[in-house]
Amino acid sequence: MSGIWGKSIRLSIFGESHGKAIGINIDGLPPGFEIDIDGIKQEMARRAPGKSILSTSRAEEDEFEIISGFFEGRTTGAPLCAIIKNTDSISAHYSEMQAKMRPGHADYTGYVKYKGFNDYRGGGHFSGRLTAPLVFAGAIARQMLEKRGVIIGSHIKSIGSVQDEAFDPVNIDAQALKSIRDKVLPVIDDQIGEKMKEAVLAAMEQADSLGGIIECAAVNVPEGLGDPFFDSVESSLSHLLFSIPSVKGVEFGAGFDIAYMRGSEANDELYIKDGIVKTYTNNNGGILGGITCGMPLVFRAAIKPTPSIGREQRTVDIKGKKNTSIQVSGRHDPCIVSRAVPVVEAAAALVLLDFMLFESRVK
Ligand SMILES: Cc1cc2nc3c(=O)[nH]c(=O)nc-3n(C[C@H](O)[C@H](O)[C@H](O)COP(=O)(O)O)c2cc1C
Ligand SMILES: C=C(O[C@@H]1CC(C(=O)O)=C[C@@H](OP(=O)(O)O)[C@H]1O)C(=O)O
Repeated sequence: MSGIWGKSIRLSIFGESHGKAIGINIDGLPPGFEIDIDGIKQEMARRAPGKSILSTSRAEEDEFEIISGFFEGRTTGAPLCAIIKNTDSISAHYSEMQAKMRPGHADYTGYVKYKGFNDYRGGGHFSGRLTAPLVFAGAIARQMLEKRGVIIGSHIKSIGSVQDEAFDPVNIDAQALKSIRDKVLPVIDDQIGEKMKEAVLAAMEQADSLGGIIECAAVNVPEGLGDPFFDSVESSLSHLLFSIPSVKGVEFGAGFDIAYMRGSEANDELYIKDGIVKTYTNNNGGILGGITCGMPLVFRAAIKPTPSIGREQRTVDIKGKKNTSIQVSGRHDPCIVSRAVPVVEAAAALVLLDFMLFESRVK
């Protein structure tokens, strides 16, 4: 399995959802950075399961233990490794899944790729639980970025057919981005948030699930990060975002809508104010030619509806080699979107930090 990512910082994720623990090794962090442990705990709590009606009822505190690379409150520069123990797994829920492949989950591909030796309990290494270590690493990256003035925040743009307002991609206020983080349901319009909750609960009653879209922005991003080919900011962000289980689409700026515009509408016209080059619009999401232009970075990630649902669906019995059906029981998120918000932000923080450290090392 290739749980390794990054060019300046190197992340290696390990563990399974029903194993002893999950964790992450982060190599390449600069030495001497004072880590705010409470800040990491706050980020972990935003993602942790079992805290709301819209979440799986699996109750994990997601307490982490840093076992290397951290001394007297600061990074040492050596690999920083943290583990998070699994404390509330119920593996009996998965005895049927040894043979019956859940539609929409990774049971079948996991079985094929790892020749049936994969730990299928709770989705094993494929589980959304493995995003807890990513949020841990992202929280450190976020703290390093905030010291340099870069602020990342996001909101739930939609759940099912219920739509929140969109960010104004030109004028995004750093303070507003920070304060939306403190909301239990991070939306711009709280009334819309209530409608989203109702939609999820209604789907739940029908033994079904909902997906949605997360809109994320980063402000005060330095211009000049990224490369035209292969290491463009879009491709690097997409790499990490598509590594998050359940992300099935990523778009930047106007995204797919840009295809319906004319050049005269799509082009972000330039101007200078107080010596700084800006654009009147931001259809390119703060990236041109793979390189940041100094405008807010704006992108969206599409999250699919939770695959494990109580509704009867057709599938196969891989051991008996026959067609069958499945009704998934156990504890599942009726909608993954709200818990994926801090994960998407973590991915953005890690990518931006990776680029910024790279640029400062090559200069
Ligand atoms: C935070 C988070 C929580 C998730 N919770 C569940 C869940 O409770 N039940 C489930 O079937 N899938 C859940 N998923 C999604 C599956 O892990 C994911 O769909 C599966 O690994 C297949 O990968 P793919 O959707 O990227 O193809 C969750 C994902 C994330 C990021
Ligand atoms: C435990 C977490 O989410 C889990 C993600 C998940 C999946 O299939 O992705 C399935 C469920 O696992 P279980 O059946 O063991 O409860 C979720 O609870 C977590 O995010 O920390």
